[in-house]
Amino acid sequence: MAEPILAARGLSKTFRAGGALFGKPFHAVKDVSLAVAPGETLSVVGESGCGKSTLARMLVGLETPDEGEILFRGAPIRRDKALRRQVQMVFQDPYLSLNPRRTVLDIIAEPLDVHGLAKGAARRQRVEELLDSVGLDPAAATRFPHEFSGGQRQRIGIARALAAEPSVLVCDEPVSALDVSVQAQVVNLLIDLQKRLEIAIIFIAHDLAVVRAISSRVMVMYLGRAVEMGAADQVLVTPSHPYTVALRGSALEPDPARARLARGTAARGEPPNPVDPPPGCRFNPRCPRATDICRGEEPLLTPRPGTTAVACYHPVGREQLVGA
Ligand SMILES: Nc1ncnc2c1ncn2[C@@H]1O[C@H](COP(=O)(O)OP(=O)(O)OP(=O)(O)O)[C@@H](O)[C@H]1O
Repeated sequence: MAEPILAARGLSKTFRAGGALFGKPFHAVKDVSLAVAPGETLSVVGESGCGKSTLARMLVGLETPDEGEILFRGAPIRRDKALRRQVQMVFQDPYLSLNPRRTVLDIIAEPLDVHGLAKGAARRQRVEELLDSVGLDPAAATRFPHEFSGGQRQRIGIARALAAEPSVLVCDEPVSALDVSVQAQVVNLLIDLQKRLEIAIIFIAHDLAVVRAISSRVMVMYLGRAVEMGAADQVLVTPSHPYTVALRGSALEPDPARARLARGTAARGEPPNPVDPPPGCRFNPRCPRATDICRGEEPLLTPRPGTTAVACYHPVGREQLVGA
């Protein structure tokens, strides 16, 4: 991998259950490390509640980690405005994330104003360039968010994130609130922008089918932990963690053997509850491959030459899939 532009080491975040002052503390994110290089997309996938958004919010400085550190070009990132400008976020819901009372011009120019990047005619010109770069008519600058469709609003959100000329975009489920028909258009826009601008993208999603087109590498999270990480083709096509196989199964699975294993895995146990994780491997109550060691000790994410890093005592190999 090329020199990372953004890296995280051992990030953890604890919340209290239900957000209550005396609620039971639990790990929303536990000991997660990652790195992303310019021009690369790292996708983070997993079911709702596994900690993806909390991880994203820590990476952009909206949430403070309890443990671990975030490095930008190898140096610890602080709440420093100039550095923070380099890591921008695209939010999930383009209906909620754009202020309805402000024009598109003022929404997109906000980072220009905050960072003092352009004023007057130059400010207007830059916003028009940004609108053009996300496939919108520059004349849209005078209009308000409610005049646009969901896909167009997400393009406005992307233009706003790009206004600060970031090196890294953290996209938190940027297409999951959109109609399926426009999801691919927004993903293609991000791919195109990434090629043109050489930015690094961290792409959060719960749907493996969506990440296929955009990912260089994929990290799979389960109950706050990274359970599998590797090249996109390996994680998405020949996954090793039984949980990744199950996640793939919820998308259309063409391979009958994998489909059987995925169905067997997905059907087991209760949906995960991060407040009360099981002892040992957090996935063990739902895993058809679990043995005593899985119920007793938590496996660590372990790199394996030539394939994905996986936190599993019994990773799935090709031979098992064939016989599954
Ligand atoms: N501010 C908070 N206070 C208390 N609990 C929180 C807070 N933010 C998140 N959580 C909890 O932390 C866990 C992880 O949430 P997070 O939003 O990071 O997951 P996610 O994978 O992004 O899920 P989703 O796709 O539903 O957004 C969840 O159980 C959630 O309820």
